Amino acid sequence: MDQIISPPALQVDQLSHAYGQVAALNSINLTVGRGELLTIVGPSGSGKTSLLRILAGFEIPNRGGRLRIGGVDMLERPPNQRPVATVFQHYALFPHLSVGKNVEYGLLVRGVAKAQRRARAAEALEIMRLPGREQRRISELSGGERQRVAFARALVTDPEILLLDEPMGALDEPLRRALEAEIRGLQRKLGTTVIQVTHGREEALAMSDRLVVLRGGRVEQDASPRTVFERPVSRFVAGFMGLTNQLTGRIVSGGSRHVTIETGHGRLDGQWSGLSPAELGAAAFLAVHPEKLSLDLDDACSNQLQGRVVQALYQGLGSRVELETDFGSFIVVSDRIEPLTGTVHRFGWNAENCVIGSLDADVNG
Ligand SMILES: Nc1ncnc2c1ncn2[C@@H]1O[C@H](COP(=O)(O)OP(=O)(O)OP(=O)(O)O)[C@@H](O)[C@H]1O
Repeated sequence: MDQIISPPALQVDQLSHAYGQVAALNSINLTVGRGELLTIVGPSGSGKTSLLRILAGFEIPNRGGRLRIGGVDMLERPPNQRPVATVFQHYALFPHLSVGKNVEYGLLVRGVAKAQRRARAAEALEIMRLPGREQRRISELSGGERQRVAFARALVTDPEILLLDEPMGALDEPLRRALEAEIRGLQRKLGTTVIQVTHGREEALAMSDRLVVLRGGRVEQDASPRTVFERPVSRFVAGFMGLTNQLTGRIVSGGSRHVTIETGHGRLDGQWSGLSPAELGAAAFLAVHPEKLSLDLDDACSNQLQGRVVQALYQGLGSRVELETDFGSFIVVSDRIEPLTGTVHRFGWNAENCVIGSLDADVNG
């Protein structure tokens, strides 16, 4: 018997969009498997919201491209005829309607009969742990409860893809954490495909099956959270993932894992992040996270630099120390007592804790 292969939840091909002269998306290619949780990250203006709005049908791409959900072309369809539901940061609930009416809304516009609307809304509220709240006014709910209503309203239409636009952005930290874990659990249980936009790096790393890093309307990296964090394709992605201490050099000992660069102020080692082996003589960047640096440490660190303290700030669990070096400014997060401004210190890190990548990969830069 022939094997039937079902199409992916989402296929985006060569999608481009501009607002007047401003190019927002540039030839985006993206495939999302069924049941996957994909997170789109990128700096402000990189095109995250535009992409989400195009998927939902609120924006029509005007520079070409193709968009299929479950193998079906979607670009001709208005938002309410697409099998997607969106949860926004600011809930987008109707304040004058009751909780029940808000949740039923997506079914109402799809022409579902009243009795069925009621039953499905009750079920969705149950899933979101708000049972029996149908008669409450939106104004009588807390922020966290409002966001649960927004999720219930999205889930009630049984969407093939749930689009989340910074859905936790307006909630405080503990509530956000709790709701994130709950949404992740729910997504796994229901098998819903989720595409979310977030500014929270930790949230993106913890929640996602895959990360897409956008830069200037292009996909800069599309990989698992671990790969994006540990093997960023470019200096930009490394910086975006928090590996903000960076310097450049030339590869003097190559390979596919352990690499050494010559910096002009000595040699430094790291883990190669490129897909193809490092080439001798090629220009490369080295990037390391502030948490991976140690101040005034033993000689065990394979990479060591010296710097003068510019600023040291107490941060509770440790201090954030800025040092001026031959390579520019470095930030060290240290659990030691803050050093005095102007004093000179050695600091270091192990090769396993830093990445070295090709400068040629800075394609969009
Ligand atoms: N309605 C609009 N009219 C004109 N330009 C727009 C409009 N919406 C977005 N843009 C521009 O398109 C580009 C992409 O914007 P978009 O909102 O998609 O980015 P984003 O990554 O979601 O940013 P943020 O993180 O700040 O929300 C930016 O240059 C932005 O200024």
